[in-house]
Amino acid sequence: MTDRVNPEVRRVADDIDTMEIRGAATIADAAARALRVQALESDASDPATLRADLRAAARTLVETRPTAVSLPNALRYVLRGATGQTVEEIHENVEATATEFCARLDRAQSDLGQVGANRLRDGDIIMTHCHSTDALACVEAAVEQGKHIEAIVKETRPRNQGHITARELHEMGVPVTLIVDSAARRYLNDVDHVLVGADAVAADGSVINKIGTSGLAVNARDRGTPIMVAAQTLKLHPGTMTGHTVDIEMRDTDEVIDEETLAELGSPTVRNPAFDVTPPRYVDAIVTERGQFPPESIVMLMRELFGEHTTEPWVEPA
Ligand SMILES: O=C(COP(=O)(O)O)[C@H](O)[C@H](O)COP(=O)(O)O
Repeated sequence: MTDRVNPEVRRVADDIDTMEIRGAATIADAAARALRVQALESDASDPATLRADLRAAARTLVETRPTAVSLPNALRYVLRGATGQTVEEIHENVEATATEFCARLDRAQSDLGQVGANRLRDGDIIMTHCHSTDALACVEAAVEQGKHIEAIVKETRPRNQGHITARELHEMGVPVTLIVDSAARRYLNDVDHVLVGADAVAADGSVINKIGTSGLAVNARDRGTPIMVAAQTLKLHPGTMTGHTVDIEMRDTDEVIDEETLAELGSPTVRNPAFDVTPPRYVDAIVTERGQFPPESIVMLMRELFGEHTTEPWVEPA
């Protein structure tokens, strides 16, 4: 059987897998655009083949990284738009839906930024972990409101996404102090807010984000520092309403240590989980484009947005 998944879809899937494309919102945006390419460049001559091609493309994309729910949420949104009686109609509808999705994503992030900025006061110092475009949207909006914000940025081993955060904050004019992850507790006394993003938010208000977030949150609570999670509603995990748990991605050993050094150590087992789960009791507010919520009440918003059921349109109907 010939491979009907567009090479551009394979390239995007590969880039998500290797983290050339990373961060939950950016992954969602790239996946929606890739589905649009699959539809527009398809040579399918009938609607059934085109829909099967789109499902295959979506499956290729969804299998790359398991934790960021924005990825299946984006694919579901675009595939639901693949309506029409003819190939041409489906092309047009997928194109329009993917374009609408990307525009909504941008708008949600800037609306969320305004909500989050209201929690930040002039002169506040934030501590960040990893790199989150939703979290940085809050800082950017606060800076645009004329507030002076400073940041303590955790480097975020093993991939050092804190470097991206440091650069982007610097570009916004925010003074940055970069620290190693293990220095976080030492500096929490100087901090007014811990500000992080999310890859997924579960129905009970648990926040799934870059490994190290939960330890940071526990330490912050111990020090009385509020923890703010910036997560547009695309990060809400509908499956958790019916009891599904969120898969935590395990990544390769070579992100942590090279082979030679590992051998010198006697080849110990290396574990490299990419994310962890912060229980809702350590989170003060989840900031979304629909307002800010205590984590325990996020399920109300999820019911409103998703209803009780969600299906996976990339699975072929039985
Ligand atoms: O944990 C990460 C990224 O992990 P990775 O680098 O492994 O993808 C980010 O905090 C969230 O994805 C939110 O990002 P955004 O707010 O940009 O969606």
